Amino acid sequence: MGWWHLGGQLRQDDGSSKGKMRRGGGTCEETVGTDTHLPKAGSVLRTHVPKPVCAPNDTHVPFCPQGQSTEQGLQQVDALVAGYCYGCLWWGLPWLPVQRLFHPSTLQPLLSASGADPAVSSPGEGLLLSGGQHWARHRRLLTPAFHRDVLWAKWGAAAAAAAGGPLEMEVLQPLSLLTLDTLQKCIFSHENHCQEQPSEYIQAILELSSLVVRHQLRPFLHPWWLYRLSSDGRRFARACATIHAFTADVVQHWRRALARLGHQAWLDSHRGCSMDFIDLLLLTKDEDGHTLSDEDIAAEADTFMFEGHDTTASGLAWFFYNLAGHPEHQERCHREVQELLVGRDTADVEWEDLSQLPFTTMCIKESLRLHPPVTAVSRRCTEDVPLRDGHVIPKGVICLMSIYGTHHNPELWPEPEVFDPLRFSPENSKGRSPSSFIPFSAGPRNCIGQSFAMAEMKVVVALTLSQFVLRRDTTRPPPRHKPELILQAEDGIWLLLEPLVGVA
Ligand code: HEM
Repeated sequence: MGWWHLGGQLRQDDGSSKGKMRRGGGTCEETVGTDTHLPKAGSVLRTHVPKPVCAPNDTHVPFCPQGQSTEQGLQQVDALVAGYCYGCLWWGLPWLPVQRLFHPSTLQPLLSASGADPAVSSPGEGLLLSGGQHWARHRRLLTPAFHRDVLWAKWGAAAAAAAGGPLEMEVLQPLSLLTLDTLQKCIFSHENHCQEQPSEYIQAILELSSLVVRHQLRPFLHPWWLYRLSSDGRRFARACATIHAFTADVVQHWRRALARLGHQAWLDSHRGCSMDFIDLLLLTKDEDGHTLSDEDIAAEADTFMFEGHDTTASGLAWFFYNLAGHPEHQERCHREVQELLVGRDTADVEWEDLSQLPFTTMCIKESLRLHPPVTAVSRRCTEDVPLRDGHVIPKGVICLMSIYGTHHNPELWPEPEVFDPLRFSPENSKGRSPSSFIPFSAGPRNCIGQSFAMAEMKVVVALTLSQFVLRRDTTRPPPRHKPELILQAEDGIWLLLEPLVGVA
């Protein structure tokens, strides 16, 4: 049976079709799509004879409890990848085929599709949930807000707070507050100090994150009309109202300030210092001179708060866990950080310093490979998608682009379970397909906050390693993965933080 056989829909491409994809999820469908380049090259998929994993007489993986948000679920992905190195068809439900993809050659046509599907989406939706022209325009307008100059300036204090915890600590939760604090400062110019006392707004974001996960796990509550009636649904509505009220207030505050001062005086008042995200959104104009509405600005700001905190916190927490288990790599990172910070105040990390941490950056990348915060992203094909070997993913099929599976694919990463930062050395990276490493996804619909996230991680890591040695707590069992919306750990990630000798 063919690898791409899908309920009789396996098709050989005649080389003329174009691919468009639509992102599915919740009540909003996100669209991505444009031409995918046409596959002509040899038989990439056909050469692979998949071994059956769940079904002895079938190359398809039948309906089985894969996709569980548990450690076991991820182990099953490892087993699938070992058997089907390009991907496999998986039955999410007996009537719902899902194409799981694990390899650059199958991921590339989907990743490179653009997000400009002509389908409409409503104003007031953030980037993540929007599609069509709305998404394309906002993505264009927002990209400068993530320019590196905007990111810096405000993080030192927040990062230092992460290093001030007790010696034995669960790191996921404080890191989540740290990333929220950082985002709130960078997005809203808002000093909240939520690490000491979470505000109502921060509580609401945290509540929303856990409610979204719970909602995902309860299919019977998926219809929104039903969910709204449930107690979770009512809590969801209350949390949304709190968040929207806060954001609308901040946007209006700055809008009034801008109107009072005027554009030029506003720009002058920011000369010499970095602008906040919200400043940029207020000032930004497209080529026709149109600005973003308050509703749009609020939606984007909320999206960044929501998207940017748990992802970065997960990346950091697993990084610390990996480093704690590899003292030899940690030692090298310590040396790098100490050389960088020698003779200065530890809180004083400059933007230019971030490129002076090559080994630490390799360790961060290796940790994002081994423990990608977002384990998969999905796309629904709105047109047939031709693959390089001539096979076609038919229109309408949902594809699960498995970031975890790709990062654990032994065809791409020998001994994938081993933490080896040298995989990312310049010489070892030569010739590797960029789509083998996709923690931030890739293509036009990739993560807009990735340089923000990488820079934030480097700062937090540098400041933490300048003060502490990290050790695993051997009295505790290893953390069990909990791959919900974001890769978490069942009982958190516990580490010992030992102050470095000579550091006050
Ligand atoms: C380690 C940290 C992060 C990881 C691993 C990560 C990962 C991702 C991934 C995989 C996607 C693609 C989702 C999809 O295609 O369905 C994405 C999209 C996105 N991310 Fe991130 N992210 C991180 C941090 C951030 C931060 C800090 C922000 C904002 C401050 C952010 C904002 C966004 C937004 C707005 C999108 C949607 C982009 C679009 O659809 O055009 N992310 N992220």
